Amino acid sequence: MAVIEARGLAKTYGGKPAVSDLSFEVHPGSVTGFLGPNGAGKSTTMRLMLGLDRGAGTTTFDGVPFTSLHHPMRHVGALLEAKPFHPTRRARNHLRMLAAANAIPVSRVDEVLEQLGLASVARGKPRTFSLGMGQRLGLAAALLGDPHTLILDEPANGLDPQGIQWIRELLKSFAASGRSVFVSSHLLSEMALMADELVVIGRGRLIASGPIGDFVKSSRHNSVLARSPQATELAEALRGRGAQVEALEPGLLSVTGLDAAAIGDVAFDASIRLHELAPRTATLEEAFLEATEASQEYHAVVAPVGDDPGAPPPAGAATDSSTTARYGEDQQ
Ligand SMILES: Nc1ncnc2c1ncn2[C@@H]1O[C@H](COP(=O)(O)OP(=O)(O)OP(=O)(O)O)[C@@H](O)[C@H]1O
Repeated sequence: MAVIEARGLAKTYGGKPAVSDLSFEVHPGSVTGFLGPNGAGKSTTMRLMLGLDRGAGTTTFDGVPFTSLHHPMRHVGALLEAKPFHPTRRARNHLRMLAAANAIPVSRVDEVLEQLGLASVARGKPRTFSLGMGQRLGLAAALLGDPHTLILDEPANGLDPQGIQWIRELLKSFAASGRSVFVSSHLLSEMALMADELVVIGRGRLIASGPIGDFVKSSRHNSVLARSPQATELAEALRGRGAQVEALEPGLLSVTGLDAAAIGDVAFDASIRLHELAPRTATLEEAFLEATEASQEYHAVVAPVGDDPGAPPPAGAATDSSTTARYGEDQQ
């Protein structure tokens, strides 16, 4: 049962750190989501874990580095880039070659082709494949050795909604059988549905790791809506107990820093009538945006819709008349 231990991973490109002193663990029986803004260092980390990039630090799979594993595909299945195959080698032959190199029975090739919905194009050449079909072939290769660990970089990239749902169920059942999944994705709603644990990075450094529930609970977007005909008095009493209170509309408060039970008690003690108490849990997206706010490398600047198309663009904005987003490095 593979515990992945990454210790002190680091990599610089041209003197600029891409990953810095990054350590985390991935536990069997769980899907661990790997999150970070664009350029945070997720792909670099995954390559370092598999010894595909030179850098500092170690990663072990049940105590063994990937490069020391005998027949690695039978231990760790990886999908790190879209279309990791020769464009003209037929899909089935590509998998047969990988199977032979890793002492995997050839019967497994047809099994994974079937499992990934690629049986009908087994004799097709990958250069004719769509992005999603290429991604399925990459996943077929990752699953070929029936490994106990999966490391997947954006596996849902290019998949249609059925494909995305399918991969979610696949990864959940893979983990439920006691195996380990480490998966990056920008699809936070998907991540919220499938991940048990998270590793969150920004600018190559660890921001948070642990159960997804704890990460979401730590967000300041967790709040309680309190409706009262005595909202002003209630707000004052709650502030006196250290809560942050925002008046959303007459008679309706958004409260953070106290849970619903505590708010009810404060109201009771002050003889304030309450008409409604509704806890609101932060979304993973809210918690993620909050946690990575300070470590976003690329910011999009979006001009408001309806801007005068003839007006000069704001300083630093894209000049292409059809494009309103700019990706630029900030100066932090
Ligand atoms: N081959 C390379 N040469 C130079 N710089 C690189 C190279 N690969 C990555 N980088 C830089 O390292 C940093 C981390 O990149 P990486 O691709 O690991 O981030 P990421 O989190 O996977 O991003 P994304 O979410 O956009 O895929 C970025 O600043 C990137 O520009």
